[in-house]
Amino acid sequence: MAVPQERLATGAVATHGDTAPYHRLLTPPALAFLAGLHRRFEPRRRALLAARAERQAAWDAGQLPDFRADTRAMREGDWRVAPVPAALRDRRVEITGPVERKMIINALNSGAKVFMADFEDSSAPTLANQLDGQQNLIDAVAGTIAYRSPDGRDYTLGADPAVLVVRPRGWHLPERHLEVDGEAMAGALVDFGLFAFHNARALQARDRGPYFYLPKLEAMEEAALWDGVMAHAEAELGLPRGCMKVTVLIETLPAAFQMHEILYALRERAVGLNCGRWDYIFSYLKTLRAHRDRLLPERGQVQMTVPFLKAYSELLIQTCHRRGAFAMGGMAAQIPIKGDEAANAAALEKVRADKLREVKAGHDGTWVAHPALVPVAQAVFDQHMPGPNQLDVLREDVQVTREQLLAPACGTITREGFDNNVEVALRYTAAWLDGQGCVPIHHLMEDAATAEIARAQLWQWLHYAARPGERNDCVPLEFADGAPIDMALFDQLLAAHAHRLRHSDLPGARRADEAAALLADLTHADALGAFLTLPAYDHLP
Ligand SMILES: CC(=O)SCCNC(=O)CCNC(=O)[C@H](O)C(C)(C)COP(=O)(O)OP(=O)(O)OC[C@H]1O[C@@H](n2cnc3c(N)ncnc32)[C@H](O)[C@@H]1OP(=O)(O)O
Ligand SMILES: O=CC(=O)O
Ligand SMILES: [Mg+2]
Repeated sequence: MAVPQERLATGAVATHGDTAPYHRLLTPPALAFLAGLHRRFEPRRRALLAARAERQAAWDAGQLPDFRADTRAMREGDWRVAPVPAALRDRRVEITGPVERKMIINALNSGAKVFMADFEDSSAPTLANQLDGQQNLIDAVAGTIAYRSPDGRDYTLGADPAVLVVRPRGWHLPERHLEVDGEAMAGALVDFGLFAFHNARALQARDRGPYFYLPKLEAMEEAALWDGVMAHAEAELGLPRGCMKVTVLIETLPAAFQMHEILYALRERAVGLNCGRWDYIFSYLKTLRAHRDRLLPERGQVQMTVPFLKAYSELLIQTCHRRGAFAMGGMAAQIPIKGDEAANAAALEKVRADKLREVKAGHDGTWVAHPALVPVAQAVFDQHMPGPNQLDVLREDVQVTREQLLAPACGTITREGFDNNVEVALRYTAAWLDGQGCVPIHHLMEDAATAEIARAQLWQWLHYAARPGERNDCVPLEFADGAPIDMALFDQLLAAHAHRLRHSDLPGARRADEAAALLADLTHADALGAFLTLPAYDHLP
């Protein structure tokens, strides 16, 4: 029986939208738990978001990120994170994916060591997606999850499922369907809170966590906030302190300057850091948006081998291994290509090369986006990492400087690269508005992070190209044939792609015009918006 709205409102949390199907999830005790998280931690979350804006204002005024003077002792001191639990000591291949029922089962059965269930980059946070996802995970933790596809195929869990790790939303996103004292809750606290409330005890009893991936952190204080949230949750749920373990994505440029500090803030529960390369590229663009000498060339030219990305990944490995934490690699965007053997072999080869670079650099494991890529990544790690991890590879040879982390990557902008950014930004946004947080476009996985790169680059190229008299020889702001990069071209391509999408059967076709209007606003705006998903969230059901 559905819990009536009024009861929820007078109990702990007021709900909006059709929450009736979720009465087993949004029970009064679960809502009271969420309300406790909100009341205790929301003021700090807001203060930390305001601190982000202050730092960005300084960078916009000409300063550049740097290592912190006030935390030198943490960087130089001799300390290690708490021991890594047995279930996470071999993480050579981790599959990621949205919290959709069939995909959860496929991911858990994929042969990967870990499945990262994603409420974040690959999820469009509609009420239904987030709450169905929670219900699916309850069933997965119970081992009872099952699914029958429309064509009659049955899915159940196999004998040796992957270890579950859950990624809640980042600190910036609200969840307007759940309100405490008239304030929207943080998406992060809703995702974390519901999962922990319903599953933490069962997972802890099996020595399986609960385990989390933490996205988009920008400072050690944000890591400390997560530590406080988890310590509080452990106490409330009667769990041993420190049983909730976390792997932090280093996927913002500011966080790359605070890797030791972030591990230190979470040292009772941190088991590793991960190179979230796509958001990291986006964050490089956003953080340095006022610095004309640090534009980036088109997306295809910003590979992990360019100096600023190589420096960041090596610093991550060195930092982690000095502290006894895992240094996880990231996501290659290629996915299998059906019906074209040669193209498929070429895509798989790119994934293989990426994983080979990672394992040789000292990473302890990596991410794949699709079950067919598990054996590809596993073969590379099995061959080059005979033990369960390579924590003993200390990379003391690595000397990464501030300049290396900030070094611009030179290259070009081609018409194809510009057009691809317009197409990807539009098609992804439209799919997201239609409830799909991850889609294949031209045989690449596109999610919130990759789409952010596309739309941030468009803004940067167009706004800088419009300023006459300023040059950037590292990334020339014109096409190779000398044709201009300008808003007229952007508007024309956006209209053409919206027209094509509207008349297709591709994901998001029916939201093409809304997505185009949103992108036009973001791209014409005087300032580069912090997140595409913030204005887009107002359009979600
Ligand atoms: C930047 C970052 O944050 S990266 C992390 C976030 N991104 C992700 O996690 C990407 C996850 N990947 C995906 O969502 C999908 O692979 C896509 C959208 C890229 C492609 O999906 P599709 O076009 O459906 O792939 P495809 O048709 O080849 O799928 C074949 C089968 O594999 C399954 N599958 C594909 N990807 C996954 C996955 N990541 N996890 C579990 N199952 C998967 C499909 O459900 C399908 O199952 P079925 O045969 O039982 O019907
Ligand atoms: O979350 C991962 C990323 O690359 O972004
Ligand atoms: Mg990311």
